[in-house]
Amino acid sequence: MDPFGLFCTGALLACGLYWFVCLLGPAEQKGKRAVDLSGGSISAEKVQDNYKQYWSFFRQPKEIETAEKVPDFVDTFYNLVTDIYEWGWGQSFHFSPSIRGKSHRDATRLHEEMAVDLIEVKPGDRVLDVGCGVGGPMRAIAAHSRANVVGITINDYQVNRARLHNKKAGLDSLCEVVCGNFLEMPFKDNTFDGAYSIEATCHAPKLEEVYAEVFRVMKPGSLYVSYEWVTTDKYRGDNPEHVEVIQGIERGDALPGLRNYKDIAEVAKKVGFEVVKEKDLAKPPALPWWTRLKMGRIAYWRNHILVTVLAAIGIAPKGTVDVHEMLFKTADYLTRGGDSGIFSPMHMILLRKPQVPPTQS
Ligand SMILES: C=C(CC[C@@H](C)[C@H]1CC[C@H]2C3=CC[C@H]4[C@H](C)[C@@H](O)CC[C@]4(C)[C@H]3CC[C@]12C)C(C)C
Ligand SMILES: C[S@@+](CC[C@H](N)C(=O)[O-])C[C@H]1O[C@@H](n2cnc3c(N)ncnc32)[C@H](O)[C@@H]1O
Repeated sequence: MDPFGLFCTGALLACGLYWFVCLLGPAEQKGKRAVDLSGGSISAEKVQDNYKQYWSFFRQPKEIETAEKVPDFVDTFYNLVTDIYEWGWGQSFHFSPSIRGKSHRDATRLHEEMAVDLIEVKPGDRVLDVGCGVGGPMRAIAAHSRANVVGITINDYQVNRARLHNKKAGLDSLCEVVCGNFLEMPFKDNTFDGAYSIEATCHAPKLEEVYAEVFRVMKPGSLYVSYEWVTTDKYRGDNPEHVEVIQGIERGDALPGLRNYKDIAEVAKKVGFEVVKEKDLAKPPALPWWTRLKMGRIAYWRNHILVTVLAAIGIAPKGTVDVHEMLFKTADYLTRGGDSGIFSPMHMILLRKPQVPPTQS
């Protein structure tokens, strides 16, 4: 080949590589790039060991039953997955029903705005985001309602990401992020004008513990809405395929055990809430929430090649390939859960803390 041909081929290959590694794939315009994937607060050389540690929890179900260990295990999980989530999904770590003619981004935002509309907060009110991730919902909700949102997450890497995003979005005066356990929140009693949780309380080993904490910090008369991960009325515990799908979802999403939809209102009433409304937002006429997962399959393969190459040349931590593979499999279990209708990630419950506490009998 003559020197000019060689130069052109080389330039083309370099551009192709740059496009594949740096530009391809980010879910949001200013999202994570593949070359920035890390193990959150875990140092690169410890990612693989932490992944093995995470996985070994599921080989010892008794460990999962030890409720005190769950927040640490969830924290490890989010160190491992946060960058991959941001890179491949965006800043909102949840699902939403598809909406004809709207992008995933718009459908996600509308699902978040619905939460804050349900709790009827006013501009300037103080609202709690229980399990806030990197703050995608928090920013949409603050911008929509002009309320002050305080988010809490167990994972300090997410706290830093969320604060960075809040600043970039110019919403840091409305959004505050705290690192802490939602089972023992560092907030005073009766101080929030409303609260919401989006696909987060499923990580609590006992739902009553997190609901009781939310109840404690809310002002009397205020509202709390939660989008819960549940098994539906179609789930049969004696059907091996159902059990396989639900266990697959639990393992790939750091869940100490999925609850049935019937248990949610019972627990809420037990801690003192009044149930205002309850509805599975995944049920028709809503369009499937899992089509986005299905549509992404080709991109997951491309991502897998990319992660494998980046780990092999030492840019991404070694364990990233295992974590990515786990998510790949999880996407399939979630899709099967959606297709069969045995699982919903958006069982909505709207609760009120009574003005007068119920009398003890
Ligand atoms: C509420 C929770 C998280 C829900 C979702 C945000 C995530 C559940 C499964 C995740 C993903 C699966 C496949 C990944 C893919 C292989 C990769 O290439 C790009 C990222 C994924 C699409 C990733 C993105 C986030 C999820 C959809 C739980 C934890 C309670
Ligand atoms: C699936 S993410 C959802 C995040 C956010 N609600 C969103 O939709 O983008 C679940 C969140 O719950 C948080 N979480 C789980 N267990 C927690 C605990 N015990 N205390 C505080 N946060 C917790 C995780 O750190 C994570 O931020």
